[in-house]
Amino acid sequence: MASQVVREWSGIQQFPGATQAKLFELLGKLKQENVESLTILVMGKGGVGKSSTVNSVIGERVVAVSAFQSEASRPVMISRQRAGFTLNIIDTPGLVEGGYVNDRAIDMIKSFLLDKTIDVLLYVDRLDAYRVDNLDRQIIKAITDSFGKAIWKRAAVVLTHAQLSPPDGLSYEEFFSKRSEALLKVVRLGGRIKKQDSVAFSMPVVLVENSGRCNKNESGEKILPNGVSWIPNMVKTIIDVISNGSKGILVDKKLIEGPNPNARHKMWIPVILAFQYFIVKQIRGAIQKDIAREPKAAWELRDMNVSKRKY
Ligand SMILES: Nc1nc2c(ncn2[C@@H]2O[C@H](COP(=O)(O)OP(=O)(O)OP(=O)(O)O)[C@@H](O)[C@H]2O)c(=O)[nH]1
Repeated sequence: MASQVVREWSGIQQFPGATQAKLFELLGKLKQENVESLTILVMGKGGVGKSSTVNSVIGERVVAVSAFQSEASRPVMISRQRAGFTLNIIDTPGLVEGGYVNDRAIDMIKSFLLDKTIDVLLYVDRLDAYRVDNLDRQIIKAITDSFGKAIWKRAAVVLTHAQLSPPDGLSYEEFFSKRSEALLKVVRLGGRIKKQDSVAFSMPVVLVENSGRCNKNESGEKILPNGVSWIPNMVKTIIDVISNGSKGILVDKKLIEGPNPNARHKMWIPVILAFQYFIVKQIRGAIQKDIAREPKAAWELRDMNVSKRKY
């Protein structure tokens, strides 16, 4: 395959100086750890702000954003290079169609990812949604079935539309924490992650505001209602995820074609059969020995003699 020329990450220059400085510091940290590239997979339902988030982070309008769920969208990878570091972000089509998980979209994403390693999954949803339901769980399950449970160790939840006023009686932090808890619970259930396995609890949740009306601080940085400059904060979170000791997910043919849950324990079948055969043989032998050793009753000996005489 011809190697693709990766464009310079020039969008970084349109960020205010303070944001640029933080981003360069983070890129420097990656360089120190010998991380030369990162591949980030962005997934979620349609219209939640996946493409907008990709554009915000790259600092350019690299993917189309639509107020309506875009039907024709395909997975697309945007690659940018800066100071010897390559950032790959993969935007994907929405995972829901007609109220169900869109299996076609999942298959398309899986084939697109063949032979790539996912360093981080950003699971995107909106902060200003008020409930989670079974469909959310089904989406998480579909992602888990496709890429394995381990993907959640390499994941962060991204909540867009973060510039909101919470409903009466709730502070911003309370609202954020309720929404995050609800989503993390769904990830735990859909991802079949045990409660004692702290992965889902330690999975970071980051806030994003893609709107042009996002508030700014005195340095011109886009900030959240809690004053946090969200772009460097999100990049920092991504770096924390890759530094958590887990491995990136290599999407190879085996991962794409399986896993077949029915085949999961198939390798044990010959062992179990051999064990059963051995045990049955042992029991049968023991019974026969027992019968042979047992003293015969007088009538049995008489019958045996009778039958011997007959032949
Ligand atoms: N206010 C606000 N609007 C946003 C935010 N993120 C996205 N939007 C708007 O939400 C709509 C959908 O955004 P997209 O980025 O296209 O969403 P998507 O998840 O990529 O959608 P699909 O391509 O259909 O899967 C657009 O009108 C965006 O302008 C945000 O953080 N705040």
